[in-house]
Amino acid sequence: MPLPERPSSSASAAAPLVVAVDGPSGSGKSSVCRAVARHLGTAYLDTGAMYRAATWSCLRAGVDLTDAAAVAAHVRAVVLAMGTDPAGATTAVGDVDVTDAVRGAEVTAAVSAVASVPAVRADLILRQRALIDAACRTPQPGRRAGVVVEGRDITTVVAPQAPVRVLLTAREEVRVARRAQQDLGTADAAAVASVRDGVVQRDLVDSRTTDFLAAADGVITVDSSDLDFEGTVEAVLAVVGRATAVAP
Ligand SMILES: Nc1ncnc2c1ncn2[C@@H]1O[C@H](COP(=O)(O)OP(=O)(O)O)[C@@H](O)[C@H]1O
Ligand SMILES: Nc1ccn([C@H]2C[C@H](O)[C@@H](COP(=O)(O)OP(=O)(O)O)O2)c(=O)n1
Repeated sequence: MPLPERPSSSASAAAPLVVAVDGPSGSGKSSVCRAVARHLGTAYLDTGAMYRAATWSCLRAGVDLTDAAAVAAHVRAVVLAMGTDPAGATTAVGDVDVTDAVRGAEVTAAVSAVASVPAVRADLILRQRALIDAACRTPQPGRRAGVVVEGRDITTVVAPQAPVRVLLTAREEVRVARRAQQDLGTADAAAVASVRDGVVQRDLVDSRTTDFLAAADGVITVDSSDLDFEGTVEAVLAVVGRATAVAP
């Protein structure tokens, strides 16, 4: 069933809405959160793209990724611009559009090292909070105040006070098959084998930095393993609806 866009005429009247979503690789965070934001009429923020952009910049500058101080100093000076329109979210480093480049294999292989540097996290978390604040205070024309923001530590660290907090998850074999289909256009055995490490190993490494495998207190788990894409969007919207329902 196609999900309607939220009418923009009532957009400005609504209170700011922050929907925080965490989850492992391939659980559907980016695609589902984009659709949820479109439906709600809010902005959309992909915090993983921020870590990826920081990594892209380190790689381009030849920064030694094993030198945490050098990585943190480089990232501190990176000018990041996040476009938060869910219909076409963009990422720029300075005046270079890196929206597509940050999805490449080189960045994917290196991003966990950059994201594990505490000073990098402190820096990007401040920027993420500022972007969330801006989406709540000064929404784009026709948009509802608020944001659907996704990553690994949004429900626990970046926006633990968000009125809606979701852990989006799915069984490992389902997530690996989705990534194979997305990256290689097929989820046959060879494709699944070739992407498995990129999903499972990265989650293992990332889970030493952030806790996105279990729902923190008050965080609602949505397991998308046996749901199709639209069913998952509806399940997240149902959580939003319950969390924001006005008591009679
Ligand atoms: N519930 C679902 N059912 C089927 N495919 C899905 C579902 N959720 C997401 N996908 C697809 O799986 C792939 C990975 O989703 P993505 O949003 O990139 O995940 P994440 O951001 O968590 O890594 C995408 O191609 C997406 O369209
Ligand atoms: N809030 C966040 C978001 C992402 N990260 C890290 C962990 C991930 O390996 C990278 C890239 O995140 P991204 O959400 O783009 O990863 P996917 O490939 O979509 O699973 O950034 C993080 O440490 N904290």
